[in-house]
Amino acid sequence: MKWDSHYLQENLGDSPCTVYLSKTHKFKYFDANQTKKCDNDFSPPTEQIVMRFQEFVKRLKSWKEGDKRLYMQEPLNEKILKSLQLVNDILTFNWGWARMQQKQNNWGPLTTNLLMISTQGNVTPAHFDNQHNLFAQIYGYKRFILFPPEDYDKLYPHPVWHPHDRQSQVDFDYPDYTKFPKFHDIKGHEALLGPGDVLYLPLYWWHHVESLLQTHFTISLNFWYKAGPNLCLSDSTLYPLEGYQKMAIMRNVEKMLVEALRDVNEVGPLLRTILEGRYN
Ligand SMILES: O=C(O)CCC(=O)C(=O)O
Ligand SMILES: [Fe+2]
Repeated sequence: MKWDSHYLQENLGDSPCTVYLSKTHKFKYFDANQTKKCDNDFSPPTEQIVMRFQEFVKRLKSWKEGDKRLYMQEPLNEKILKSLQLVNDILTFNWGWARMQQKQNNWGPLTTNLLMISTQGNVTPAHFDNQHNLFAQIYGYKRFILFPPEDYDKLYPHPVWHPHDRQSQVDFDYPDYTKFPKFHDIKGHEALLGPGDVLYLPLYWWHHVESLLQTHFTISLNFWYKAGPNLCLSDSTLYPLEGYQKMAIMRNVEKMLVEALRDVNEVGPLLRTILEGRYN
């Protein structure tokens, strides 16, 4: 809880960190490696820059409404951790508790983490991740709206080959109900996180996240764990399958078609041929 901006500035100092800039309050994630598949049809919604941490904190402190919004997102690993003090802090985390959760709930190994520092009012639009997440709030407040994997059809994710893979196509501020009629039926779970709170976000659970306005900026740190063995179907799999398992199947079918057809424009027509007059 002592990780305020001053303490982090002292301890992360001149380490380089990744900062996203946005002209709107939305920071919709995209995979830069996937943009070529879109026939130049894709314009990145945010700009990614690298700056020294102390430079970022300076910009954060002088940020005001109307400026480009800032969102620093950088894994805390040996590349950026040069201060013994921060390493010691990390060693004092309640790893025993985290390991117990990992074991009891059959998660795979801890893969990475992300330190997030966001100007107030920033929004990470609805998406899901491929890993389990222990999300710790350190400073300021965040509002999560959560939806289970079963709401896949109501949230209309972009195709798997798209730079916005795993993100909902629905703009929560101005939903297009003609294109996305099932969004009418959606109901989320709300979670308000303050300093000291940890939220468990199961893999494939949808989340929309807002940094609230109580503080000028917010600080969070998450921990991602790989899926456990129950994501693979085996002799011991229990039926009927659960929502997240069906989601994995759908994603794999889609990925296989993209790979086999080598043309993303052929995926839709082929799926329609399988379906129309046969399964619908
Ligand atoms: O806090 C945010 O803005 C996004 C967090 C998120 O999507 C995650 O931890 O998976
Ligand atoms: Fe996420």
